[in-house]
Parts: sequence; structure tokens; C-alpha cells
Amino acid sequence: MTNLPDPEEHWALFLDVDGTLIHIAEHPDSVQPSPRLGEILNAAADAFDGALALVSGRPIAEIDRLTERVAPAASGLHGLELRTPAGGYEAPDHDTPGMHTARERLQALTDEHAGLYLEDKQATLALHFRQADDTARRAAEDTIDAIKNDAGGALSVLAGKSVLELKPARGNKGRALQRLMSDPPFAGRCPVYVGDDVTDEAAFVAVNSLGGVSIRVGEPAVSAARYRLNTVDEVLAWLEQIATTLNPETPPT
Ligand SMILES: O=P(O)(O)OC[C@H]1O[C@H](O[C@H]2O[C@H](CO)[C@@H](O)[C@H](O)[C@H]2O)[C@H](O)[C@@H](O)[C@@H]1O
Repeated sequence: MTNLPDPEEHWALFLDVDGTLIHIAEHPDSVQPSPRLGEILNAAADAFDGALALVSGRPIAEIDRLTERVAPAASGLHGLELRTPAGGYEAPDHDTPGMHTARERLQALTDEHAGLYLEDKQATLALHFRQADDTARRAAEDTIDAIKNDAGGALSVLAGKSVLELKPARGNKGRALQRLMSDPPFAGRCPVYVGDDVTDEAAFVAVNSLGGVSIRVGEPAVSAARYRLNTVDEVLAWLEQIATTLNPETPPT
């Protein structure tokens, strides 16, 4: 574990999901969260008076399924979908120009190349190539580029871990974090963001601009994050450790 700052009671935790709280798997549907994940997140939320939000490229329904719905606050679809701790809900736009045609073109591409998988999240489309050969991967890159160009600025592309994701151009994880930071129990706290991926960089920048703590998970990488944890297991151990430090009555998990 690298030298992280000591936890402070006035922190607010923002946690990415895949690659941060849950190990990366071969397929989006085959991830296996730690059986202790819910317990660990509950203890961390208690330590910061409920100021804990989950922030993911997955839809909020999927975040809830994978985490036993521990977090009242969540942002899904790379910042396009938001649930506030008070129960407010901001839905993503399902009718972005170019998305319908994109879906048809990407479906045709996955029919053609066995190793490609299209994860249709309605408001965004994730084209996975973890199991694809070089030919399929190049076809994926070319097709995504062409779709983006044809959409004339309405769509943007996020290049995640073995995935290219088409999304409406507006909205990102950084904006979702700033939005959540404006309401209780987050307002007035110091934001701490933990993420593992290029798709988390906007949140690292937002946290840094608010004087917070940005932590990237994984191998050293060019990143706006100022601290690093090596693995998902280190993240879970660190969360347990800060919960126990701030709340010594927390029973060991
Ligand atoms: O923002 P995150 O919570 O990090 O989510 C990012 C994407 O995660 C998922 O894809 C990634 O994880 C899969 C399971 O480990 C892996 O098979 C895939 O290669 C990764 O890209 C998820 O399927 C996407 O919807 C998220 O956007």
C-alpha cells in the first residue's frame, strides 16, 4: 500500500466499482464481488456519517445488485445517471441522436466477430473486446470511430479496460461528484475518490480542484490521481482500516 493520508472524519468517499471494489473478470456478467463487500462498505459509510457514494460506468441498478444496495447515493453510466441520498433520481437521456444507428451498427459488428460483446445499457453502449482477436479489435476501433464522427459531436467515446464505450457527449463522473458534493451529507466535506481507470480521470480532476484526495488503483499510470493503491484487495483492506480507525467500535469484518 502506498503512503496515503491519514483518514479524517470530514472525508466523503466516492468509490468506483469495477477494478476498484470488484476484481476485473473476463465478462461483465461473471464478476464475483467479495462476500464481505456489503459489510465493508457499510462500515465505511458509518465512519463518514453516510457520506459514501458509488460511481460507475454500470447503471445504478447493476451497482445496487453487485453491492447489496448499500449506498443511498450513486451515479451510474459514467455520470449520466444520479441518485441522491435524499432519494432524488436523475435519469439518463435514452434518445441521444445517433445512438439508435450506433446500436444497429455495433450489433452487426458483434454478429460478425465472435470475440466481441455489446453491453447495451440503453443510454450508453459498451463494446467489449477482452475476448477478441486483433482483427476484431481493429474492426471495433474503426467502427466506433466512424460512429462517433457520423454523430457530429453528439456522442463521445470512453476507452476503458478492453472496452470502448459510446455515450452522450455531456456528463462524466467528475460532474456527478460535484453534483453530489452540493448536498448533505457530502456538502462541506473533503472528497476522496478511488478509481482504477481512464474513465475515472474526470473525477480525479474534480476532486483535486476541490482540495480532496485522488487515488488510482493498479499499476503506475499517467493520471491526475495523487495517490495509488495496487489492487482491489488493497482497496478493501484500506476501507476496513479507515473504518476501524475512525470508528473503533466497528466489529472486525
Ligand atoms: O466505472 P466502473 O465501475 O469501473 O465500470 C467500468 C465498466 O466496467 C465493466 O467493464 C469492465 O469490467 C468487466 C468485468 O470485470 C470486464 O470484463 C471489462 O473488460 C471491463 O471493461 C462494465 O461491464 C462496464 O459497463 C463499465 O462501464
